[in-house]
Amino acid sequence: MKVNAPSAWHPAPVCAPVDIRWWLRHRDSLTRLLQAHSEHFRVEPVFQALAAACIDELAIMNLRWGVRALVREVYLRCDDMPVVFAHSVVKPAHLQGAWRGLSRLGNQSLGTMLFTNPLIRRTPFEYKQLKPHHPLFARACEQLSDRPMSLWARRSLFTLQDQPLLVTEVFLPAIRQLRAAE
Ligand SMILES: C=C(O[C@@H]1C=C(C(=O)O)C=C[C@H]1O)C(=O)O
Repeated sequence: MKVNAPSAWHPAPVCAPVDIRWWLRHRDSLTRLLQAHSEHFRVEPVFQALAAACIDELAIMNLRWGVRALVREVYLRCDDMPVVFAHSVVKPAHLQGAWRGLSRLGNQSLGTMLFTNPLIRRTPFEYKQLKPHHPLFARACEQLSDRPMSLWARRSLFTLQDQPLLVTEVFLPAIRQLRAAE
């Protein structure tokens, strides 16, 4: 019997609450979906620099331990509530290649790059319920007044000219308020 390693990501958001699962499984642009469920949407960049990727990102990105990558982290805010913490990883060399537009993004959504280029391919989502020991948990909670017990996250690999960009989206508790009235 195959036993998943504790750091495994899973092909389905098993056990995710139904209202969070609705967001986790949406394959089109998350930016567009959030814009459709709020009056005011904005991207708040909080980090963009060379940094170590998370240990559970090394294999999927074919990175060696200790080799730094370009990490971009943003909060997606709807009506000023932080609803998603997004963490993207790309190899520095690819910033001069397929992902050269990433350096100039600023507070534009990465989604505007990813969903307007038909040459970009996306792998199926992987899902994980992040617990406090996961490095992205603390970073995602930095702007939360109340720290939850866990957070649901998904990730997928975008590829352009065979150059990968790993995008992880951590869904924050306030996202539940966006569809509460539906
Ligand atoms: C991939 C998308 O872009 C969103 C915006 C991001 C950013 O600006 O860094 C990162 C991930 C996404 O939450 C999307 O809109 O679906």
